[in-house]
Amino acid sequence: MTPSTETVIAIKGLRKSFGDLHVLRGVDLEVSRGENVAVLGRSGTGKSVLIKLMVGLLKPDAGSILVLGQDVETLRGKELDLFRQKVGFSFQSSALYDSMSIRENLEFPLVRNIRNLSRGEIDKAVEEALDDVGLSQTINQMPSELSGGQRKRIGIARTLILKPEIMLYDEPTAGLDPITSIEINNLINEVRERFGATSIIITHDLTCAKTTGDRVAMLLDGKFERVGPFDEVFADPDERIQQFYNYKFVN
Ligand SMILES: Nc1ncnc2c1ncn2[C@@H]1O[C@H](COP(=O)(O)OP(=O)(O)OP(=O)(O)O)[C@@H](O)[C@H]1O
Repeated sequence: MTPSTETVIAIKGLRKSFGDLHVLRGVDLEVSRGENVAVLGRSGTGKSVLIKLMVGLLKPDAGSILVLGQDVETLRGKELDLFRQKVGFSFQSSALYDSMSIRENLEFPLVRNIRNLSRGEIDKAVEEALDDVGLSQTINQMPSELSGGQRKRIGIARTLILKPEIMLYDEPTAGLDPITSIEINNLINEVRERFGATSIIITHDLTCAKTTGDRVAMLLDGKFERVGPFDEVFADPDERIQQFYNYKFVN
């Protein structure tokens, strides 16, 4: 799918500090509808802080974040709830409830966010979401019975069930073997193809960034210093970029 020219995420001059720790120091980024942008940066550079700012879990010190035309900072109550249905957040840990079956885990966001759904509608949505990630057979299992890769897929299904326009993936391949990582990367691309979703993929994994990102945005010293196609960004001789690249293959 070719991304459209409609801007669905517009971040300008975004700053966030915690005391003396200046994490984001003027972040700018525009993302088009249907585009996948992979955000790369070393540990502690502020990638998760950026996602939390985008969904209103943290407040910026300065700058603006427009998502789907809405100023995230001003959203409250019902407006914020509706906004969070349109912007799905897939956590690093998959965040499944261990005491609930896969079916119950998937029902949870539906029942919490959308009132008055019939039993039949809930069942259909759960079955569809599981089918979307190729795990229909796990419906009655418990999270502890699934592999790490399967749990990640269920985490993605649980986000997809609300049919979000924007997907935010936090380290989708963390802790997975290379083959399972490729399956998750493919799933991220399928989500875009099938639902036209716009995605931000936070990752340390260069293969993930290269496979899923139409563009990569490299967070360096609190700013997106380089944003563009993977090969262009990594062709840059800047030592900080080359160190990141080499570091990945040494380890
Ligand atoms: N609520 C908070 N209060 C104080 N400091 C925070 C808070 N949230 C994040 N930080 C600090 O901000 C910095 C950036 O954190 P963040 O979690 O965004 O890093 P990251 O780039 O996602 O790292 P990783 O790749 O390791 O997950 C860290 O030094 C962290 O300790």
